[in-house]
Amino acid sequence: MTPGARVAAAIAVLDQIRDGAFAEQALTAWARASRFAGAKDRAALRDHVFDVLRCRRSLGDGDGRALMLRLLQRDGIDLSQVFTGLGHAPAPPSAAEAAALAAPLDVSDAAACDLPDWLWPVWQDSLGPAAIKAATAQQARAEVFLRVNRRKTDVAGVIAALADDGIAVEPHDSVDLCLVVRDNPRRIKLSAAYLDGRVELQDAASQRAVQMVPVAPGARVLDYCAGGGGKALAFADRHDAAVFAHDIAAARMADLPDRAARAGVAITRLSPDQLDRHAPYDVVFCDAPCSGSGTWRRSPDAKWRLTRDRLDALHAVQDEVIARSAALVGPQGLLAYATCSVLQDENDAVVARFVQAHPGWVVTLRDQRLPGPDGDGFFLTLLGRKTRI
Ligand SMILES: C[S@@+](CC[C@H](N)C(=O)[O-])C[C@H]1O[C@@H](n2cnc3c(N)ncnc32)[C@H](O)[C@@H]1O
Repeated sequence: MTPGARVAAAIAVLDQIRDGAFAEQALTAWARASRFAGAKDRAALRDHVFDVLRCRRSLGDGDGRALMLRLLQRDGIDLSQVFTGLGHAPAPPSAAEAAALAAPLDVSDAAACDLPDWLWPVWQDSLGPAAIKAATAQQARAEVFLRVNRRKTDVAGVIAALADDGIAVEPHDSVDLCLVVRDNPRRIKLSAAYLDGRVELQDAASQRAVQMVPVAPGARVLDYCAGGGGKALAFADRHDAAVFAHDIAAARMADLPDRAARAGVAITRLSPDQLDRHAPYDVVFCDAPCSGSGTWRRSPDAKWRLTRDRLDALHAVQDEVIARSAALVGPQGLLAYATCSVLQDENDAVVARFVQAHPGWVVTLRDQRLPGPDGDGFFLTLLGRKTRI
């Protein structure tokens, strides 16, 4: 596909998203209907769509065509080379579009930070002086990070193996066994090191959070909201522990046996009715469902879909999962409450309500990371029973 044809496809997909389609679904549907497109075309389309979604408001928030015109103009691309009207390329800008592109956009703080108006005061209350920095960090693409599986390799060995597959990586500045991918991230899933479980894709903030949880040899660790099982895998790679994974939506853990086999670790999946039978656990990691507000660089669609009602509904689920997780922790055990959100309502407020309702528990550690070059936004609190301390 020509650059113009890729932009035309992005315009069509963005219009579907504007009409209510989910970004991932619209991209998948486009790929299914466009068998002529190769991997590079699909990747370029995805980049266009996600680049727009991260900055939808600050680009003027119009239809797909207006947004793509603004995006390419912002990125210094010569519009006359792309909007040619030739072949499958979009038509050249009309006089009205050219005038609109020449006029500066009048944007509020919320729009400049690419957040919905209702969220901006909530965001400021949560982040204070870091509000603008954290919001604007999410206007750019996220780095790709790998976790080195110490059961199978070491950092130097895997850097060399990845280089053989044309993938350049560097050790993360502050997270042990974490690599930052500098070149060719799309080759990772085809690389020998990934396919034989020497590395796993995982954001640096998630890796850091797992590393902050003390786990004694032989401990029993439950990943209570396991999803795909990324945290469970990280615990199992790192510790000689019995690791269990549970998720209310069991289908989300469907790939976990294959991932565990690739990593060379054992993880026991538990259905809700098996949780109590295996209790108590020495560590329960509760990676609660949340707005994902620390990860909106990777899923910018979610930023625009979040509503006040949805956020309120999440608080109720968060209250429930932290309480249920705590009930599964043994007398000397640890509860870890985590979210990939930067909003206080989903983090400190949930923990404060929990501690107030369960005065036997006390916070022993609190860590909040903001999105940036070192990783996504992430919140972690460790709690123990007062009788333990
Ligand atoms: C933030 S995601 C987990 C991400 C996962 N830990 C990872 O590292 O990839 C939250 C998960 O909580 C699950 N969940 C939602 N409500 C739950 C509940 N009441 N009990 C257990 N899991 C729940 C969701 O299905 C979702 O997979």
